[in-house]
Amino acid sequence: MANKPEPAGLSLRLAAAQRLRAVLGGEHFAPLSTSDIADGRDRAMANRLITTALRRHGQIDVIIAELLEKGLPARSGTFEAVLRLSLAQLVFLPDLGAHSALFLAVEALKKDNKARHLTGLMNAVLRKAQANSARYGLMDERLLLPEAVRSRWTSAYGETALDAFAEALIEGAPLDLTLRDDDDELVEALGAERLMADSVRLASRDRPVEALPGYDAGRWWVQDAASAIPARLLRASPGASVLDLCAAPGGKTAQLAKAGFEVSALDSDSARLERLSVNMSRLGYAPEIITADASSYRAETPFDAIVLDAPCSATGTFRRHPEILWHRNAADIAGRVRLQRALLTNAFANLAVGGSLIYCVCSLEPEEGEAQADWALDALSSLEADPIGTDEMAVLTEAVTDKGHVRTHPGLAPGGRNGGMDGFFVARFRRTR
Ligand SMILES: C[S@@+](CC[C@H](N)C(=O)[O-])C[C@H]1O[C@@H](n2cnc3c(N)ncnc32)[C@H](O)[C@@H]1O
Repeated sequence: MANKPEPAGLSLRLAAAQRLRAVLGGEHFAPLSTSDIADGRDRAMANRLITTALRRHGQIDVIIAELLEKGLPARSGTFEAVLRLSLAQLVFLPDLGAHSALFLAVEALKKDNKARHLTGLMNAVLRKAQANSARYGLMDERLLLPEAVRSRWTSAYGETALDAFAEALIEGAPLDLTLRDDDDELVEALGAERLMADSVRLASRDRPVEALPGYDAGRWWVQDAASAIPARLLRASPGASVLDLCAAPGGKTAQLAKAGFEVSALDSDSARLERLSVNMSRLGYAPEIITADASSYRAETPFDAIVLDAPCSATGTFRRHPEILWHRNAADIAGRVRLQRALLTNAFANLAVGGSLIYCVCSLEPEEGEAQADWALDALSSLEADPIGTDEMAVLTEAVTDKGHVRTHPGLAPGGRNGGMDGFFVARFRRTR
């Protein structure tokens, strides 16, 4: 007997459920790629379902608690992931229609030995959700951020900024590029708008990054507008030796090479350095590449300047990685703070007297940013602050703090453009002796 054909849309839903399940289990979210789902429309649909489920995670938690009084069934395979995707569709993506959410959820469970016995429960729960979807759709946006994050960030940024953060979470991040070639024709061909310096923004795109004009010729690289700020603030003259610490995959390395410095890019992760190397070849830059631990590495000759883009909680990237909001806890942040201090201390040992050092993190946690800059000035006697002036941040003067640091967050509009930017902290120091 011939096999029954698979229902349309099932395979993309299964792929989405597997990816969401991995993220719920603690993995970092990466969108499904062409190797996961070849068809562009299917892939876009699957990624839309996953990102909506992740962005609306806090609201979906509340819906699940209401629908499943006894909680989620234990050891139930893909049940939770399929349920979250279906709720994301029913409540938050009404344009996709309700029928496929219910039908494909049940079909997806039938494919899973561990969840097959739960098709009746899934059907009943989703029918109840459908009946209440209008009410669920109006759910309080404050639920979008976990309570612990909300209280940490309210004291740091205030209620109004937090409303903008919630909006940014729902909107997601536009694609920002840094231009190798500053060329109006290229900007037009990309359908981009200029943000600040050599950063441009694509509000939308209809193809993968690799298929955009100028990719193969290495005329630009992907880099959030906030992430492009720190390297520009380094004080060094063309030809200076610059050590890029924690460099992979190389966004800042490329900027430093473009600025005409003699760049050494150091990272402890050889697989990530491999990516850096591929990226640099595409762009036509040839930095020295060093595989080493930045907390103990000692150069033979000190560098004229250093950029330290320290590993951090990465909470500033929540528009692209909403799961970070739910994964990071106070212990993770404390661990990062200790590592950042070790990296900062060792960075100064590799810096020439009079040299400039940029410390930056893609974190919204003051402990990893503002407090680390204060700590460095207290603990490291050979350095002094080198405050960043508002004149150096032409179209984003509001990001310069009273102490002369730069603090960006998703509520800021670079160059007056919509779409926000990553949360970044930048401090500049000088070695005095
Ligand atoms: C925020 S990412 C760097 C992004 C990069 N600077 C860019 O602009 O593309 C942090 C990097 O720190 C590296 N890292 C973490 N711990 C390290 C250590 N002890 N020594 C050197 N690199 C480290 C990670 O491998 C990761 O590539």
